[in-house]
Amino acid sequence: MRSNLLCPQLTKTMAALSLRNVIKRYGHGPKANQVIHGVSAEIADHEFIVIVGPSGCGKSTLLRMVAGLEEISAGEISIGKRVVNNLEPSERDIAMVFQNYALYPHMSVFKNMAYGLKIAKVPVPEIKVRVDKAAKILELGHLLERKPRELSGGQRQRVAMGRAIVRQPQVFLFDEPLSNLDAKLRAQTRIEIQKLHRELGITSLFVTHDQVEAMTLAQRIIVMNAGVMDQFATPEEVYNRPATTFVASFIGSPPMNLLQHAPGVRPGQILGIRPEHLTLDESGWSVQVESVELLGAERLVYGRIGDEQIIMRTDESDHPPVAGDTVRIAAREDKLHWFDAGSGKRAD
Ligand SMILES: Nc1ncnc2c1ncn2[C@@H]1O[C@H](COP(=O)(O)OP(=O)(O)OP(=O)(O)O)[C@@H](O)[C@H]1O
Repeated sequence: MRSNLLCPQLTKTMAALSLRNVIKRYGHGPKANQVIHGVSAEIADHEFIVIVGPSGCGKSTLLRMVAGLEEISAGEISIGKRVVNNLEPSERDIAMVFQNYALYPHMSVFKNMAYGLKIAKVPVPEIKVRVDKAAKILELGHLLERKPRELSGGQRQRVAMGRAIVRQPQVFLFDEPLSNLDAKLRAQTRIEIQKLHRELGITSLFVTHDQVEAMTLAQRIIVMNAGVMDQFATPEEVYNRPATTFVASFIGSPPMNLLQHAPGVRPGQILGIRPEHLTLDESGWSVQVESVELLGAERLVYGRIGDEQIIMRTDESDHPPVAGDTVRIAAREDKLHWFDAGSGKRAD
């Protein structure tokens, strides 16, 4: 195990997290609605995992089952060596950070961070040591006497994280903790969370619908699609070798082009090409340009090949295409992705 030189008081044995064929149904009998369809994932000790997917795909449900806030309909969840299916949230040795950080308004920052420990009857001197250490890591030391209303949104979110840290959990669970912050604060807090993970190394599960958050924070990403885990891989792998057309179109902005009728694509196949892997090329496909967006150094060219839309990202600035042009576009041969049109699964 990695030792922690910075804050020995905040570390202890951490844990791997294991999901085995986890299923969730809401309701019973014929009216039951299955929303998680057998998810299995082995998460190593110290790993930072992001669960990403669109609204309603089951991200929060999965996290809440790990936390013990939702019952598991079938399958098994272990934290460390313990199967936790039937343990109460308080017995699971996890700490959760939510989107709405729900601080106690009448308590100081110190008391907010100390509250859980006080309830757990941790001795007062130890509470002080733990809170001071957490405050130091989160740069909250000078704010300990303030009330939540005297803090910025980002500072409040850091207090919420502090409250989780002082508990010294085996696993951190984050449920969209950044979604109430503005873009700049989100970026800053992302960096703080990365720093926190480097310093404490606590196994973490982080839920978001934001692919940028997923790509920048995760050591590995779980991409959820309608209750199914479509891919569990590093950010590079998810981007460079998406396992399904869903992953291909969810990760990356603008999304990967998915073509079924372009020349060279056989029935039953889907050809995937990222917009940055298309170039103007006299030997390429003929594309009618519909609109062009200038992004600064680059342009996004929106066009059509027959009835299919195609997006190209280009830094061509001498003779950039304009709406109404017909241009020829080719893809980099080594950057093609092939999918099965029936299953949507990667086929190369
Ligand atoms: N208590 C419940 N009873 C019945 N169905 C539920 C319940 N909670 C969630 N669901 C359903 O389960 C599915 C997954 O919901 P969940 O909240 O996990 O999605 P999510 O990916 O976290 O979405 P979001 O990003 O919008 O929070 C949805 O179809 C939702 O309607």
